[in-house]
Amino acid sequence: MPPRDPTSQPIVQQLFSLLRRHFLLVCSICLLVLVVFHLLRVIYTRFFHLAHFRGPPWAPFSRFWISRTIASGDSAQIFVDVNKRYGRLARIGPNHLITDDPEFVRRILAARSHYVRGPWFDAIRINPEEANIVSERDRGKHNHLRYQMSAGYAGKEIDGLEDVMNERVADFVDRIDRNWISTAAKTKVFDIANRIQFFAVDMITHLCFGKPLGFVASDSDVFNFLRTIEMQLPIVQHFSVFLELNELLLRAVRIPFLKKYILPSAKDKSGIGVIMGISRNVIDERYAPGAKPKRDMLGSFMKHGLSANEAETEVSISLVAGSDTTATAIRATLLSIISNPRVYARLQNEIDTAVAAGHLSSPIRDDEARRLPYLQACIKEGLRRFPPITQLRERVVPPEGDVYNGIHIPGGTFIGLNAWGLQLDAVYGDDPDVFRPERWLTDDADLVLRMTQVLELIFGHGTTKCLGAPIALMNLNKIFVELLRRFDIETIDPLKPWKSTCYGIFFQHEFNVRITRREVASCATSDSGDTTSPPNPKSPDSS
Ligand code: HEM
Repeated sequence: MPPRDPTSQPIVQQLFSLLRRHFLLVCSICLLVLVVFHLLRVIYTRFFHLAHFRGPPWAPFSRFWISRTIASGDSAQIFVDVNKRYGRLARIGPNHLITDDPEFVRRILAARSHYVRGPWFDAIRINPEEANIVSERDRGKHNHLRYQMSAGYAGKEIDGLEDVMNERVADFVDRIDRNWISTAAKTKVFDIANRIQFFAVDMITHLCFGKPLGFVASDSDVFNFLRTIEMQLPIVQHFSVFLELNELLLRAVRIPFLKKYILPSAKDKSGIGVIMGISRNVIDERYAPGAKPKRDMLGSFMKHGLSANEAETEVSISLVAGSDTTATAIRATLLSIISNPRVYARLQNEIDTAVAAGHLSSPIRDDEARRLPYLQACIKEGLRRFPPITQLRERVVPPEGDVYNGIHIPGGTFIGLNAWGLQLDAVYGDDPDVFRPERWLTDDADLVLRMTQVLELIFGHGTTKCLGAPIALMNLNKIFVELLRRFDIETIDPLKPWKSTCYGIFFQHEFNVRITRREVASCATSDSGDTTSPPNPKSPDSS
C-alpha cells in the first residue's frame, strides 16, 4: 500500500495532530490572549470608564472590594468612610459608584426618574424564577403589584390593625414582667435583642395571617426561621455582587432534581420554607371557593387581585422585609436612650407626666404617642443614627447617562445608596454622629422640614418607598412607652452592650439587660378607664 499523503487527511484531523504536536505553544498563546484582554479591560475600567470618580485603590479593578467589604460584617461604616474620604459620589467597583448625597438620591428614586432598579435586586428573590414586590425590576409590573398591595399595607382595609398591635405589645411587656424582673438582690440577664426580634416577627405574622407565629410565647426562634435568615443572608449578599451567580442559580433551579435542594419549600421543617407552608395553609383556606372574605392584609391583597401564589410569596417577603428592620430600629433606639442619662430621664419624665395627666391609654394609642414631642424626637433620632437597611440597593443610570456636579456618568453604571452616610448629612448640624433628639425640637420649621426630607430616605423614596413604614412607625410609637413606663432598663456590660453585625441588614445579639420594675405607678390609663397589670405579686422575683 502506498504511504498515505498527510495532506489528504480531513482538516479536523490535521488540526488535532497539530494541536497534539504543539500543545504547549497553543496553551501559551491562549493564555497570553486572555492576559492581554484582561489587562486591556483593567486599563479601560481604571483609566477611562468612571475615571473621574475616586475610591479605594483596588475597587476599580474587580468586584472583590465590594464583596470583601460586605463579608466584613461592617459594611455600613466602611461605606460611610468611603464617601467621607473620596467624595459624595465615590467609586467602589469596576462599574459601581456609591452616594451619600440626599438630593442626588431623591433625584435617582423620584417617581419620574429614568433610573431603574439594577440586577442587584435579583439576589433578594425567594424563588429565582419569580420576582416579588421588593425585588421586581420591571417598572410596569412593580407598579401593578404596588397598586394591589398598598391599601393592605396602609391599613385602610384592615379591621383592628391597632388592636392587633396593642395585643402584641401588651403580651410582650406582660411576659417580661412575669419572667424577667431583676431585684436589688438578684439579676436576671435578659437578652433583649432576640426577644425584640421574636416580638417583631409575631407582630407581622399576626397582621398577615390573623395570628402570631408564637415566637414570644415559646421564647424561641420557632422553626429556626431567624437562624436560617442569618445563615443565608451573608451568602445572598454575594449574589448581589457577582451577578453571574444569580444566572447560575436560575439555570440550576430549572433542573427539577436540583430545584428541590435549592429552593425553600412549603414542606420544609425549618427556615423560610416553614413560613411558606404556614402561608400556604392560610392562603388555601382563604382562596377556597365560597370562603368568606376577611378585612385583613391578606384579604386586602386578595381583593385587589393578587393570585394565591403571589400572595404566598408576598406574605413571606413582608416578614423578611419587616421583621429584621423593625427589630433593629427598636434595639438601636432603645440602646441609645438607655445609654444617654439625659435623654432617658427626659423621655421617662415626658411619659410619666402624660400618664399622670391622664393622657395615655394602655397600651398607648398611636395618636397619643404622636402628641409626645420628645418621644417623637427620640424615634426620629434613633432611626437617623442607625438606619436599619444599609444594602446598596443599586439603581442603574439610564442609557443616555447622567451628570453629577458637572461630571458625566455613563449609562448602565450601578449607583449604590449609602443609607448610613445619608443620615450624617450637614443638614443635621455639626454633630450628626451624636444621638441628640433635641435637634428635632428646634423652632426653625424650615430646618425641621429639610431634616425630615433627609430622614425619610431611610424608608426609600418615590415609587419603591417602603410600604411597611406606617406599620413600623406605629410599632415604635408604642413599644418604648410601654417598656419605659413600667421598667427601668440597664445594660449589663456598658463597655460591650451588644454584638451587632451588618450584612445589609443587622444581626444583633447579646444585648443583655437588667430590668427592674419602676417605683412610679405609671401604668394608669385615661379615657378608656383601662389599667395595665400591676406588678405581678406571684412573680418569683417580686421584691
Ligand atoms: C424601620 C423599619 C423599616 C425600614 C427602615 C424599611 C426600609 C425600607 C426601604 C429602604 C425600602 C426600599 C427598598 C428599595 O430601595 O427599593 C423598603 C421597601 C419595602 N418595605 Fe420596608 N422598611 C421597614 C419596615 C417594613 C415593614 C414593617 C414592612 C412590612 C410589614 C416593610 C415592607 C416593605 C415592602 C413591601 C417594601 C417594598 C416596596 C416597593 O418596592 O414598592 N418594611 N423598606
